[in-house]
Amino acid sequence: MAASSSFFAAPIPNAYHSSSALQRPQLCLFSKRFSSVTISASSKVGDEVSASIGFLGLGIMGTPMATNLLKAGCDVTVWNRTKSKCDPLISLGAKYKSTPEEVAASCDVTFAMLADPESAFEVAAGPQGAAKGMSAVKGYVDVSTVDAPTSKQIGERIKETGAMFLEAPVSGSKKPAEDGTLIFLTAGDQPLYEKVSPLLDIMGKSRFYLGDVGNGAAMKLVVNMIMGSMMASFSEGLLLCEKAGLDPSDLVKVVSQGAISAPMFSMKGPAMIQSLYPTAFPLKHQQKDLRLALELAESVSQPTPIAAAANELYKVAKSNGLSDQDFSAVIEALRSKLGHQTE
Ligand SMILES: NC(=O)C1=CN([C@@H]2O[C@H](COP(=O)(O)OP(=O)(O)OC[C@H]3O[C@@H](n4cnc5c(N)ncnc54)[C@H](OP(=O)(O)O)[C@@H]3O)[C@@H](O)[C@H]2O)C=CC1
Ligand SMILES: O=CC(=O)O
Repeated sequence: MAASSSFFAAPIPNAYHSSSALQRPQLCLFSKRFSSVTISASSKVGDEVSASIGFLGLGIMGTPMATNLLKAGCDVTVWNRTKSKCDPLISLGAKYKSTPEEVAASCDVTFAMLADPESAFEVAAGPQGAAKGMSAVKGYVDVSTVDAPTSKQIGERIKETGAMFLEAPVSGSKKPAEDGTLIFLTAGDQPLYEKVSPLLDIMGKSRFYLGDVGNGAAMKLVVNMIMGSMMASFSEGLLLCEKAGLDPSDLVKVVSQGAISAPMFSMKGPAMIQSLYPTAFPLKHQQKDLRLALELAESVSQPTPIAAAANELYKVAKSNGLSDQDFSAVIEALRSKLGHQTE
């Protein structure tokens, strides 16, 4: 890899890094001639990185993340199972390869943003998976939301090739992905974390380094377990308002003023009242995250009755055809008779 050795050697000063507006990473130079980018990041001002970047998985999240890398001038090669989703990126200057293996073989660092543990493993370690194209001095960064055991398996397959591995699931939805304000929850090879930090800073506003592989995955599941329960509780509140003769719009305003305010309630509440669920975070993924969080809780004997109840609601919503709607559509599981059904 054409990265300077100092890029791998620097210690991590803090587990948490936040990019303020003044500190946002800036692309200083893009040289097509040398097929490289020079990136100056907040934490490593002046460092130069030359890297070709692979991006596997161009769904709701992968597309804007890869787009931001391209717009910052990075040399990006893309792959997606459904090839047509690569076209907008190709029109912005991305290269295309027809398998994850070929992407990994042609890039220094490859990011993957896949739907679930099964697809993340398949793309990383399947017959034409990225591991087949990896070798020493390359890196693989899995930003999908998966469980810790799957992440460890992916990490093992990648590291068998001599390459480095970082798990880096993100908190933040479609809009933060578009705005480059995601929160990265990383764990794994520290030198790779250092290497890709300027790239994470293009796609996100903050990053945490949490140690061994599995810790980032677990932290992401805890966060999304809380989020799923919050949305289910908020849904109950909106419907209780309606039944009690109160205006649910007033609830959204009241909640926004106090200690339980959350951007999610203000952003999604008005649409939920109109039964509109434009998809930012698909409901099927929220249910997947609750299921995986419950497995995590089980593995450490931690009771999570609120999350277990919320999970049942998301399952009802899924079985009623709402998988691809936004996760706020879970409110539909509480309307009328739906709440009494199970999968
Ligand atoms: N949306 C959100 O707000 C957030 C999502 N996440 C997490 O990020 C990940 C991606 O989410 P998102 O972009 O919303 O999901 P999407 O459903 O929009 O995209 C999923 C991606 O995975 C690919 N994929 C699915 N199954 C397979 C398979 N068997 N083999 C190869 N590729 C496959 C899809 O390819 P194809 O196009 O061919 O279907 C697509 O590229 C998930 O783990 C999710 O939990 C994390 C934070 C926020
Ligand atoms: O995983 C979803 C998110 O909004 O974060």
